[in-house]
Amino acid sequence: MKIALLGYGRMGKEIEQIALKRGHQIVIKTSDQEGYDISNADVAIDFSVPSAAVSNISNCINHQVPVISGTTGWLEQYDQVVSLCNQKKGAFIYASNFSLGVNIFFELNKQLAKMMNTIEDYSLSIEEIHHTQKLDAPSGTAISLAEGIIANSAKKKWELDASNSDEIIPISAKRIPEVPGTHTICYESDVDQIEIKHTAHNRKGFALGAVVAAEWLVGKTGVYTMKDVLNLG
Ligand SMILES: NC(=O)C1=CN([C@@H]2O[C@H](COP(=O)(O)OP(=O)(O)OC[C@H]3O[C@@H](n4cnc5c(N)ncnc54)[C@H](OP(=O)(O)O)[C@@H]3O)[C@@H](O)[C@H]2O)C=CC1
Ligand SMILES: O=C(O)C1=N[C@H](C(=O)O)C[C@H](O)C1
Repeated sequence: MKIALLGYGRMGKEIEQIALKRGHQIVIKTSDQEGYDISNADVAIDFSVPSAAVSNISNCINHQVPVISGTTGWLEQYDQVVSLCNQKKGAFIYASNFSLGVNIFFELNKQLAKMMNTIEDYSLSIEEIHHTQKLDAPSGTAISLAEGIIANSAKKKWELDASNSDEIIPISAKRIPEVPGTHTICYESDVDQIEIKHTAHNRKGFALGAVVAAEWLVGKTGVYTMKDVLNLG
């Protein structure tokens, strides 16, 4: 496949290595919106910055190029992108986290939320830790985890640095040099603690997931998620 990398930072470079190993060609690598013709690509992979994601994705959809986006921090415009994709009969996948491990963790989190829903003794919190260059907080993955709990419990919303309440899931975001991404869900009672945690050791899992998603999306139309790609039921 001829791949366009929209965003050639930490993730763009990691994706390039994996894509080349899997026999793909990188035809565009860009860190701005100027001077490239997206129609030269079979598929585009956007790992850029929150302020550029919507314009990068829309450009691909408008040129009938299937597009994968892993950029976080722009989701208030997700519905707008989905409408454009449906209107243009394009192909699009967004995932806050492309790694297989985190996508399994998402499902585990939903199951645990269902089990804990009727039990009143525990207070719930989410913690995410990332490197100090990260632009957005909380992480997209932490938001997906909170949404998974909201869909399966009486919780109504998440809030950064909130105190615990019946309706609110507090998320804390820590920034520590070099941490690729650690997410913890914690249910705490007076007598014990139940914790599930995913720790990324490096960025290879995110990058492999994005390339696998790109391979999967080519030839399809519609809006999909990693659950579709990984067939997680
Ligand atoms: N979904 C997932 O699995 C994962 C998602 N992410 C997310 O991916 C995004 C990128 O992460 P990361 O690679 O670490 O960040 P980096 O800052 O290393 O890379 C971002 C790149 O985007 C470039 N850029 C800026 N504006 C544009 C534009 N208009 N078009 C194309 N590229 C542009 C930047 O260029 P310059 O430096 O010149 O400004 C930079 O090279 C973040 O939102 C992060 O949260 C990260 C890991 C996994
Ligand atoms: O910025 C990062 O690095 C990461 N961002 C994603 C997020 O916001 O969840 C995924 C991963 O945790 C790394």
